[in-house]
Amino acid sequence: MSATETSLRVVVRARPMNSRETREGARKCVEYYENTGQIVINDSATFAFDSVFPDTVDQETVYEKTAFPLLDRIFAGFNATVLAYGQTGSGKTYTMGTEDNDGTDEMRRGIIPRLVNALFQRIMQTQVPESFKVTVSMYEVYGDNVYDLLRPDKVKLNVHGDEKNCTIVNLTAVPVIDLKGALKQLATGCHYRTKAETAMNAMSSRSHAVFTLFVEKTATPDCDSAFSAKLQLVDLAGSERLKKTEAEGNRMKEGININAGLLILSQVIAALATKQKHIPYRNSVITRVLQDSLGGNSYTVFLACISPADTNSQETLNTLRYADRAKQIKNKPIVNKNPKAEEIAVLQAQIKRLQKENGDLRQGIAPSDTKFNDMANTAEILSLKDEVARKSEELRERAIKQSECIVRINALTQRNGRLEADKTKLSIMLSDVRSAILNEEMIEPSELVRSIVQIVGESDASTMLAEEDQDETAGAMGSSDETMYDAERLPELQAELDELEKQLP
Ligand SMILES: Nc1ncnc2c1ncn2[C@@H]1O[C@H](COP(=O)(O)OP(=O)(O)OP(=O)(O)O)[C@@H](O)[C@H]1O
Repeated sequence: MSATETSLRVVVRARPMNSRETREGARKCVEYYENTGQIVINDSATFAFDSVFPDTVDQETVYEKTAFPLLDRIFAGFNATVLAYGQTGSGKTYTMGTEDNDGTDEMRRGIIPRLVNALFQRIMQTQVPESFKVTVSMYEVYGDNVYDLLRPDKVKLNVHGDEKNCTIVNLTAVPVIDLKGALKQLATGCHYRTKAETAMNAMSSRSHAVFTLFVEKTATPDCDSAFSAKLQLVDLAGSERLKKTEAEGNRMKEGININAGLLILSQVIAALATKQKHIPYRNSVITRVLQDSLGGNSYTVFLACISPADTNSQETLNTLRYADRAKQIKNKPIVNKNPKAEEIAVLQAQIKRLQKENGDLRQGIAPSDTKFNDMANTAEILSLKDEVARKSEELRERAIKQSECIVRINALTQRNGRLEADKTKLSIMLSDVRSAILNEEMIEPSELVRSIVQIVGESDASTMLAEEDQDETAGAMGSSDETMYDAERLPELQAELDELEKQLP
């Protein structure tokens, strides 16, 4: 299935000044222009984002303008991610809702509980809520390791994968049926997440935490097709200046590790933004697990959290630069479903069920399915069989057309190669003739014309052969730009030949 490129949505949220900043006599150094999404720092640097949220904006507004629109994507079968980035103490955990709370404090409620609530409400509004299955998982990346946060022993997990895919092996996935169940798992994960007090934040997250909801929808005969979608909610550890956090010992080691992971993340963002061939995802675990969300198959919102205080202006400027680069990243989300296979599976299931009912009827057994009375068994089975056969035939024909196209593309590629070789030969000959004329050397015209005619003759022959190939597959492809290109080459070669003849003495 082809995918359309889409840019990351980038939003910036400022938290209010905290008591430390007020105590230090800090002043606000950021101005916001909500209508245009612009933000000015230190009266000098201006940035523009999809949205900016000044320190007065509440949790609900931030949720509605950032995460809520992703729900439609999820229900259309796409993957989605919200990724919170920012300096330590800038409000990532608060905004994401990756906190140890039961979600009852309405004002403080962050993105995760609000989004999970809306997800289950939406499921309940569908025709067949039972056709949805939701599972959650939560892990942290601490140092360069991944730990399962839904297990009390916080087991260390292996990450497998290549350039394209990344899987966390044996990650706990808990089925949940409502908001309460999901929040219970979130609370467990938050409880086991590594946190510690630093001079910058009394409850600083020392790891990157990823809360994931897997939504699976199975097809039912009476409603639309199946899909699966993954919703990743990422609360990164904060970048920090070790001097400011006054970190020592373990805290200092953690800080160094956090900064190292975030540095590689910035390199990945820079490489994606400048469309480099090699993206250094594999250089750290956090970039490996986020591969899908950055430059991959996901609708992603990059949420940059900042402090408004001038005492943190350098960190804020860095965050805004980071976010500005993230705007250049393009993802290619694709729907995680195969509608044709899905339809065939549904029809086959119906045939099986109807065949069984038919067999039961012949033996005088009443069918247990209450839908029985609505169905004209035999006729329906036959029409369903026809439908399956028709769809299989359609798929087979498409496969044949595809292979015909491949054959023709190969033929055209070969032919273009031959024409290029002819062109090179004629150019060499032309330059030989030019230098002969310049050097006033004798040229045997008949010899020269013979060589040229030979080249053009070979070209004609190979063109005819290639055209025979083309005729065989023309029905499958119709005309194409390559065909036009090839057809125009012969007159061009003829013109080169005429030109050569004119230059002869
Ligand atoms: N928008 C806000 N309104 C009110 N309080 C906020 C806001 N944002 C953050 N806070 C408060 O600021 C403090 C630091 O926030 P938080 O823990 O979310 O920062 P963080 O970026 O996750 O930090 P770290 O990277 O160190 O984990 C918390 O006490 C939090 O309640």
